[in-house]
Amino acid sequence: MKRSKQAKGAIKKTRSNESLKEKHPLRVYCRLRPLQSDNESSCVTIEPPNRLLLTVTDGSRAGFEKQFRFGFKNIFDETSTQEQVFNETSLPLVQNLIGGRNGLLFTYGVSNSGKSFTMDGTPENYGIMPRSISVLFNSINSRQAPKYLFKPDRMNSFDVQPQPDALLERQRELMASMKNPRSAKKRNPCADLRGGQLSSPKLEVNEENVFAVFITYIEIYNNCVYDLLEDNQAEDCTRIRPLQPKIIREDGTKNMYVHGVDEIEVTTPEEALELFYRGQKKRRLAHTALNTESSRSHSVFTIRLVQTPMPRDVDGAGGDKKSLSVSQLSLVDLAGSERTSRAKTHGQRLREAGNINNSLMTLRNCFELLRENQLSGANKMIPYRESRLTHLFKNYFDGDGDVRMIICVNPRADDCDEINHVLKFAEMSQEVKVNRIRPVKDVPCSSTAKRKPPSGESKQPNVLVPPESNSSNLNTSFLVSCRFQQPFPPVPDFSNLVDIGYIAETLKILLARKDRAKELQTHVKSLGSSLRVELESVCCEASSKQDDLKRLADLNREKEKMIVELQRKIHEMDTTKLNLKMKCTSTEHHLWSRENELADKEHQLTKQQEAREREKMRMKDQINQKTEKLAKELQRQKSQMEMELWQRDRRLRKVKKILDGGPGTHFTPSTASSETDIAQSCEPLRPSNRPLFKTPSKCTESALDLASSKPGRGRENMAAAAAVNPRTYRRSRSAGPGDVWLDHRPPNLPPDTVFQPLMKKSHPVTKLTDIRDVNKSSKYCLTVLDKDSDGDVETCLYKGDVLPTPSGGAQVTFNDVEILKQKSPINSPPRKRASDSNATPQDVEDRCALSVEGHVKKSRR
Ligand SMILES: Nc1ncnc2c1ncn2[C@@H]1O[C@H](COP(=O)(O)OP(=O)(O)OP(=O)(O)O)[C@@H](O)[C@H]1O
Repeated sequence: MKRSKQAKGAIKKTRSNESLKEKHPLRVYCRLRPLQSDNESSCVTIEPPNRLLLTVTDGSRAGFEKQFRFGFKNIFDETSTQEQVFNETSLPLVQNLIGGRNGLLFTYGVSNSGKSFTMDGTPENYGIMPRSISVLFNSINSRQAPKYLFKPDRMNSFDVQPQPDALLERQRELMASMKNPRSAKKRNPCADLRGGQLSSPKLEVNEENVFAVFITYIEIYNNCVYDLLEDNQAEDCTRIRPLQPKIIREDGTKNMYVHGVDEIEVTTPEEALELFYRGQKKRRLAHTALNTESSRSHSVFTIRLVQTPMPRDVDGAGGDKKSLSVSQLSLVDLAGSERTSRAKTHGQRLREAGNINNSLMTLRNCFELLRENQLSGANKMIPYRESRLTHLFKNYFDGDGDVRMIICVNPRADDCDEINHVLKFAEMSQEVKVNRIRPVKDVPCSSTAKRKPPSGESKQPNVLVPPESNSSNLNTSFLVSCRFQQPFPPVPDFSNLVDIGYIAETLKILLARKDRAKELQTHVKSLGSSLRVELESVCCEASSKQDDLKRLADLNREKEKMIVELQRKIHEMDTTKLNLKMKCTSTEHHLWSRENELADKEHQLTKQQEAREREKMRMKDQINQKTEKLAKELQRQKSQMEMELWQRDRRLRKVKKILDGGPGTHFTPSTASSETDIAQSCEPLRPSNRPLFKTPSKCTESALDLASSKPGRGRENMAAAAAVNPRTYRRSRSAGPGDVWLDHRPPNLPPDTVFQPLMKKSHPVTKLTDIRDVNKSSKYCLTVLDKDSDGDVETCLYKGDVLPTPSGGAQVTFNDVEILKQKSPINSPPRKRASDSNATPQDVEDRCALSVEGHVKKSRR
């Protein structure tokens, strides 16, 4: 019978080891929660057996829809019970736990999707965690080790305590509960699993082992780890101290654990649930727009199972640390991912949401990289350390234990976008293979145990320890008697009184024994005194060690304070970093919008410039056209004027001919034919580009030449030069008597020969030496003498006012011109009386035009 059991165990072990070498994909389940009201519509449909169809609408009026399909290990619809979910997802993990294998189960989803409901449930409808505890205790109930036999060594492992120490601790606990009976009564009613009538299956356990259950409960809040079971009541019991952040460490076997958390041993499921509710009170929950009790942290409830083969000796000796097997099941209720716009979070809640989303993002990144490494054989570094969540479960993802995930979905159509993200992540996670590189530590098998408890004993919870009375009632005299080597003689037959020798012999033995007893007593006494001395020295040493310990504890406390302070600073810096990131993003956004504006403006400017260029071109064209038109018009007028001039010139020649009195020459009214003839004959003489006026100096010279030319020369010469007739000399009438004049005339202008103004007070311009003379003058007169081709003399007097300038100089404003044209007596026709009957009206007009005197133009500038 025994042998067959051993064989069975061996087969089981080989099979499990074989299965451990395989790679298992991460098992992902999906659970849909019921809709909260009839007004809500669902965006998911289950396509049996295990596919989920998600319909995403884009929210626009057009109602554009997209459909996505996701496959899972199993899908629990809205009607699924907590028991169904537990049996499928977690029961195998509890079985593994009892079999000595680690397990990790976490719920993931959007806020208000039912994660906490699935993991913890309610007192009316227990979730995975209470059910796991119930099944565990139901299974190991008869195989529990006495409490305090195993003690956490605070380095993620356990020590085996000596029986007396464990007994002492039990007694202390008993005394404390007796002293304070209220604490026992203050139990949370929700923790009463039997009241909830939870029916739990009983799993197979190794009958040769004993078990102890330890609980830890932590939360990861704002990327800091807090122990929810820490006693944070101040010593005076009046106030609550804030929880201190803990650090994550690696133990001797490279397993990650939270250092310094309270690991509390529980012997009943109620105790375990009590701890859960105790921790739950400290957990950070808050009201958001999505959930009235939204988890603001990731919670990790860990059940640790310690098992060891039953000790060989009656008194419990033989329990060895090396023979311990520790397995754990971590149940993680992740905080929900949430869009802050939808959860309507601000301030502290917003910061929490940021941290939650960051840690979930790191989890996502880790899974993605793990998958990439596994698919491509790459060896990229997985950023476990970026978040406490992934850092703590690094070992699971690296292959130590079974990992399962339940995706919780609230199938509201409003959440479809976020659900899509979650489901995509879940589908991707299924491709991650949890590679069990380290074989699961074998559960110690007690095949070597010599003693098997009697069948009736299995009903008792404490199977490891014999009844305390057994050890405490050990009779020392009996022990002492065991050391007498000389046995009593066989008991004689007392009916035969002849055997007196027996009495003597017995007496002798008794005396010897008495001596021996005395001897032993002395020996014991001496041993006792030496033991006392030794004990005293040990006590001394212990007290000094205790002092050392105290000192070290103080030091440790200070260090821990420092660590806390540093963590706080890191936390602050993280927050600052986050804020800066947000600022940076908003600034970038601002910059981007400004750049866009600038580009718009530049575009507008370019357009305007182009329009202006086009307008300019159009105007240029117009100007060119007008210029051309004007030039043509000018040209036309010029030619017309030239024609008029030429005609006048021709008429003059005709007159000249008449005056010359050549034979047969007489003035006839012009006819078309005779005019043409004269025009033809005079054509070579027609002036081309002849200036109307010469510069004053030139004019003056030519006038002087004329003046100096002597009479009596040939008629031809006289006709060519202008003649000044001193008799026709006229005075200008316009020189006011009271004005001081600046007289500007050609230097060698002969006096009394030309038309000159009479200036009483004048300064000749050529003799000016002082600027004050200019400033004293009020009038200016420029005299210009000119002659034309016919020898006529034209005298122009340009008059103006002398005005002072702001810089102290003077300027002239011309306002009058007097012109005298004196016809050459040589070229002039003989004077005709008005009664001359031969004079034609045309002739009179011509003559009048040739002798003009007076104010031609009066202009003011
Ligand atoms: N399957 C379900 N059946 C009935 N009620 C459910 C179910 N799932 C969730 N609920 C209810 O929905 C509400 C919100 O659920 P829960 O608090 O578990 O969401 P959560 O995902 O944990 O949210 P958060 O991430 O914000 O903490 C609770 O009142 C819960 O009782």
